[in-house]
Amino acid sequence: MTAKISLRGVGKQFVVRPSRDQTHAAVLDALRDIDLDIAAGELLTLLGPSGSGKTTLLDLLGGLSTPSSGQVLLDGSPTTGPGLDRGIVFQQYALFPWRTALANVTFGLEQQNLSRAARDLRAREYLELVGLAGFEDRYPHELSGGMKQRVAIARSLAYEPDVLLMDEPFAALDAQTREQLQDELLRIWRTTGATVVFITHSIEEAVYLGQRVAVLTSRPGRIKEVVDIDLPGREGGTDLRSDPAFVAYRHRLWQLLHEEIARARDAGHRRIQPDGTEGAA
Ligand SMILES: Nc1ncnc2c1ncn2[C@@H]1O[C@H](COP(=O)(O)OP(=O)(O)OP(=O)(O)O)[C@@H](O)[C@H]1O
Repeated sequence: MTAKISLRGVGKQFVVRPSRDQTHAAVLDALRDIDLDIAAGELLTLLGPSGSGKTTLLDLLGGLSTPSSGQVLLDGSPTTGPGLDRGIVFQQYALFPWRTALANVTFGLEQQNLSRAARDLRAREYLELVGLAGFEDRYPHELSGGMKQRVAIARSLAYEPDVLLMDEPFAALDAQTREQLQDELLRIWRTTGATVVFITHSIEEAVYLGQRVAVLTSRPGRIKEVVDIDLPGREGGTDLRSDPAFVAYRHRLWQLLHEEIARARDAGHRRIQPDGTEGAA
């Protein structure tokens, strides 16, 4: 496997401000010993309980923060910060309200050495790819939530990144729009050949989209298991979610996730001490 992204023993700690009854700042272990290879052109979904470090991991991949230990490698080289080779799509659309859909998409291209006409052409292409041809001149307030998220995806795709990092991009959408955008994402992924890392809270979404699903443990997040998803009927427009194989994967992931949720609940009586250790409350 050619690894596009490799995580080698990655850990991330945060210094947390002391609360009123504490005298020293505490250290919070968000991620610990993460080893994971993501192949070029793979679509990997990342599932984990709340607070397990999914966003922290995506920030590391995006170069928005640096690991406290270990290394994040992109094409074999350590990442040194954000780059146009990685596009990020967040849950909230993060569009500029004063710019049209087209101008939101061209924004990312303005640092590139492209003429205005070439930028507009590229932006139109990607708006069409996400199904928004004809909406170029609309402002964000004139678009539905699903359409805004499509613009955000088009903006990330427009500078043709090798890697697309998506942090619960469909979580705020209604169920129907969400399913539609899942299919659109699969189509775009096949068209562009990008490597996609997709965070979700939804087991169903993780199975539907992922070629593999990486499950994180509760905090500190580690890789609990990586499940290969082999669903032959994916391309066929069938009701894949009712397929027995799909249901079996969903159940397996439900078990893995619920073990972790129970573990976090059982540890709920513990708290972080000022020296960073965990002890009884
Ligand atoms: N900048 C920060 N400073 C201090 N603690 C942080 C910071 N960012 C994240 N954390 C803590 O790190 C842990 C992991 O957070 P993160 O947001 O990555 O989890 P998550 O799995 O994405 O959660 P959710 O599913 O709820 O979005 C949490 O306990 C969080 O409070």
